[in-house]
Amino acid sequence: MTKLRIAIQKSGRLNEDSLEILKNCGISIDNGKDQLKASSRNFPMEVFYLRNGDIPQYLRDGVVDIAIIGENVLIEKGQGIDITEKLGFSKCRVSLAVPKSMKYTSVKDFEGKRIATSYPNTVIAYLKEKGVNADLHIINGSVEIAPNIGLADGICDIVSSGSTLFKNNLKEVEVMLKSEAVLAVSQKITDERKAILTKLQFRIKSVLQARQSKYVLLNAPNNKLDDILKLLPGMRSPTVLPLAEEGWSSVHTVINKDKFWEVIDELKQAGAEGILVCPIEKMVL
Ligand SMILES: Nc1ncnc2c1ncn2[C@@H]1O[C@H](COP(=O)(O)OP(=O)(O)OP(=O)(O)O)[C@@H](O)[C@H]1O
Ligand SMILES: O=P(O)(O)OC[C@H]1O[C@H](OP(=O)(O)OP(=O)(O)O)[C@H](O)[C@@H]1O
Ligand SMILES: [Mg+2]
Repeated sequence: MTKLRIAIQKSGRLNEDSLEILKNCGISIDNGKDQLKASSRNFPMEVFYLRNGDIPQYLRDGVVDIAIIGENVLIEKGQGIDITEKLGFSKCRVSLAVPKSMKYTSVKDFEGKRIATSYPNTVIAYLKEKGVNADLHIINGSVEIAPNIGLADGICDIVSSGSTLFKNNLKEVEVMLKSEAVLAVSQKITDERKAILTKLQFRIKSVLQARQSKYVLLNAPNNKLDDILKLLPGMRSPTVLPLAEEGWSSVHTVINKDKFWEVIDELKQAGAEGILVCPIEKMVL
């Protein structure tokens, strides 16, 4: 039987969320500890556990068909690999940073300076576009320490909360790109495997939509229904059902999880009571 071959990070920041999204898609993986390859019991899929940094090469070679990987890694070394879906987790940026004490005015301040980084191609492309020449010092980890030990004048690395920069007395001065986990596809994927990928994409979309949304139920006095309904954008339109108590209705709708907090006070003021907010498992539009 033909199987779709997916690469996910063996261990690290993407591993857990990658397995979780497959699980939410209803894909069960027989996962022995320390296995480098596993199969799904209920979906035509084989999972390869690989280093994040090695995945672009595997995709290019067509050794795997798809992968869950940080967009930043694809930008660094993923030429000729397509992105089909942004997955909404592992959000970060790739930035240039300098010691807090340095007076910084523009990217031109990097002219002739030494920059430590694990993302040389990204830095070179960015500085070239800005017409700046700098020396790169390529290291694989603990990049933020480089200026403190005299190895570099500045760095380029991943920033999320900014606490690693803060702890190392650095300040972020240029955001070069924003990244999140994505579903990447090899250009060598066969039509047969593409058909399996289409099924997976459908499931992933349903899971991501559901993660963005909440199911809201509330009670409303009938004479306030119009005002309350105006506050609620539904998938099509809210469902309104009569309550056992005369003069009251139950309103059901789906709402963006972030929008909900914006309207909750207005809903209460408009007369809504007994508001329930429930997670949605899958959402097919
Ligand atoms: N602090 C962070 N916050 C959010 N996302 C991050 C953060 N650090 C890294 N990421 C994202 O997670 C991905 C994996 O990071 P991680 O540090 O686990 O792996 P790695 O050491 O770069 O790769 P490898 O698997 O090759 O060892 C990064 O490529 C990036 O997209
Ligand atoms: O802005 P922050 O929230 O502090 O996150 C940024 C840090 O996170 C990543 O390192 P990670 O913890 O993955 O360690 P690693 O260098 O061993 O990969 C990245 O390389 C930064 O050092
Ligand atoms: Mg890391």
